[in-house]
Amino acid sequence: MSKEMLVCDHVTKIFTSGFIKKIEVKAVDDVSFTVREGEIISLIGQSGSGKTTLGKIILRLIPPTSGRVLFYGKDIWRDIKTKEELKEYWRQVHAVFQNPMGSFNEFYKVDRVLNQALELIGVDPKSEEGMLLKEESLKAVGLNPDEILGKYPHQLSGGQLQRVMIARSWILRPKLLIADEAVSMLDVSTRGKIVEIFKELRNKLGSSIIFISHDIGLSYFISDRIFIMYKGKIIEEGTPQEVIDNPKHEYTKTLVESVPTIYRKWEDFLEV
Ligand SMILES: Nc1ncnc2c1ncn2[C@@H]1O[C@H](COP(=O)(O)OP(=O)(O)OP(=O)(O)O)[C@@H](O)[C@H]1O
Repeated sequence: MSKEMLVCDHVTKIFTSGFIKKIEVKAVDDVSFTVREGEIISLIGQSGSGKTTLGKIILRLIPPTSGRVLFYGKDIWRDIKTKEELKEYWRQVHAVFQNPMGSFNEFYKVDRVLNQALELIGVDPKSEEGMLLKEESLKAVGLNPDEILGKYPHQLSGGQLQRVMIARSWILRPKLLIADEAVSMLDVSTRGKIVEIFKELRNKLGSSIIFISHDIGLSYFISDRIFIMYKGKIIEEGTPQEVIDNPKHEYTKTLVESVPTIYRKWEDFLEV
């Protein structure tokens, strides 16, 4: 069995707001799970179930109220102390977010996000190695470098931009990729293709992936294991066959029934 990479150990996050009357929201409630090397897991739940908060805690963007996140045995909130250590963590644990447009600056060519990734791994973007890596990464995500390099974000489609963001991950070769609703703004066929690219990334680079989504249908095709989140808790977990074909929890049953795409064949996702 492959090695343990990430452990979430009784992670809880409580947000407090309000001046006169304190209002507490338990966004993540005592969540524990493990991600192994090369494993794709999905965190599935409706809006407000705590998926993004959990993703942010794992990315070391917001601290948990209690509990620990271990990356190869290291407590990311206790043991990462310097800026350099944090930079190194973000090289190994990388995120692709929902809105590809939001990841680009409209005034810069899209090359910039790839150049920044090259700089992070110490490669001069203008060097021959840098140029080759950019081309290789774009080809790896099914893009023609001639059609992408030198373009501004508004000249490309949402699907192309999201692929450029994945090409950036390809350059960084993260150990763990967190894809937070990374395909939800794309049309159905593009969604399927991007999910395939995530899978290829795992197969070629051996990266683990946490796929965060409200779409239990897509998670069926991508995940080794699925975790269902409801009101901050993981209420059900298992392989796609266990969770989707034989849901135990009432909420999971409703989720499965409410997604019409679930019974479509995978090929339909790619051909629509
Ligand atoms: N910074 C914050 N301050 C206060 N409450 C917050 C904050 N961030 C999230 N919450 C609350 O925590 C709960 C979980 O939110 P979260 O964004 O993690 O859910 P989600 O499942 O990712 O939803 P979505 O799919 O809409 O992003 C919600 O009730 C939300 O309102």
